[in-house]
Amino acid sequence: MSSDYITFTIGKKKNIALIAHDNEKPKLISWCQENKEILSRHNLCGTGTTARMIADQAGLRVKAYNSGPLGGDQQIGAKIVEGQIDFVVFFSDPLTAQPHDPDVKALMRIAQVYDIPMAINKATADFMLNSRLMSDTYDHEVINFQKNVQERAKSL
Ligand SMILES: O=C(CO)COP(=O)(O)O
Repeated sequence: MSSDYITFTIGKKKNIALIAHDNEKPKLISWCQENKEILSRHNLCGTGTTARMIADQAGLRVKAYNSGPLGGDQQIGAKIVEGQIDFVVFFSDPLTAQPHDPDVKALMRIAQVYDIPMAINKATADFMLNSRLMSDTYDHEVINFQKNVQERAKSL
């Protein structure tokens, strides 16, 4: 019988998604500048505008998805589902309404479902990046989606 959870290993080189709402972009860019040496050892991606600004201002290679309001958060969520994102730094703006708030919530929810570490501000990002796990592998337990589909299909 298959278990409810399956183990995934996050490798030493992490696939990191970088995202910031407009008012938070300066903070994320300076955090990337401060941590350029560590970040450059990993694969970076981000929502469109954030990725472009980090590449231009911090000199890091960052694969750009669409801009957040045009589906970028959803693209990154889909990559989490496909097991292609290990770690998210998302400086969301707690004081400004976003037109794509449902997408933002969906990304946060799917990161929780797949047990993906997500830093929501500079302090969490500092703690995460300085964790010894950043330079090590990490086994985490993720819901067994195949079993989940089989059981749901049988029950409906
Ligand atoms: O809106 C965002 C995240 O929800 C960020 O999108 P941009 O990086 O394109 O500004």
